[in-house]
Amino acid sequence: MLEVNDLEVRYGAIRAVRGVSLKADTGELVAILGANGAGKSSTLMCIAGALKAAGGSIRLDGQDVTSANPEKMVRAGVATVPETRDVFPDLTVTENLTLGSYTRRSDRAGVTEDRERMLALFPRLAERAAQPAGTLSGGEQQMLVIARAMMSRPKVLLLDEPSLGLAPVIVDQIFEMIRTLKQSGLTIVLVEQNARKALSVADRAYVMRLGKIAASGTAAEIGAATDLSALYLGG
Ligand SMILES: Nc1ncnc2c1ncn2[C@@H]1O[C@H](COP(=O)(O)OP(=O)(O)OP(=O)(O)O)[C@@H](O)[C@H]1O
Repeated sequence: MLEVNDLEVRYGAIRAVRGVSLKADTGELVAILGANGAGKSSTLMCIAGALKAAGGSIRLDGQDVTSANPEKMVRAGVATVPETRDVFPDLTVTENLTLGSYTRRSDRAGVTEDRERMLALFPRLAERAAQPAGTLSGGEQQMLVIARAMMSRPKVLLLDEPSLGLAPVIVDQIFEMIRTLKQSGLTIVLVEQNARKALSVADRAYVMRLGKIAASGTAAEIGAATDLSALYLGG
């Protein structure tokens, strides 16, 4: 479904991503793990079309999408949840969800149906449907941005650090949500510093270090072979 080959991302002279290759098959949940500054977000944002690749290629369903902009990527079926977790604070939960479907303006019935499906799937959001999104808790806002990304009917969902800054019990709820979405056959690429949590839902994982893939394997292999605490410390 998604194939990244020899990807390079640069910020001026800084080579943040150095020849990264990875793939995600249909319905797979692939985690990208690594310490602060390893290049995880840069890799993800480049796949999303928000950063220009300085080299390498990105293919979606066999099509080359290396130089596609973010809107084209959404239309091609790739939805992204950046770590900034931005909701439209003055708009309600329902209105925020509707805005996630901007690429499907002519499909009003489909949009309503999907919105209802998201609210049915995630009751916590349904209970707050008429509430301004700015008044939701951090965890609820994270749920909302993930549900909003689903409103474009993606084939691939890119998630950047969904657990960031959330209490452990809330992180559990977010991962439960990710598990639910995976069950629908969605392909997911999950960037996480919380390696243990990510490996609990992932099929496969890549470990990044200094802009490169340092290890890859099934979630079980990576969990067994990697010193997960070192990932947090920059090892
Ligand atoms: N806008 C930018 N300008 C210059 N350098 C940047 C920029 N964004 C990231 N970098 C650098 O690129 C490298 C990779 O950063 P990136 O954010 O991709 O890592 P990360 O693994 O996602 O880390 P984190 O978990 O802290 O987000 C780091 O050295 C970082 O300082």
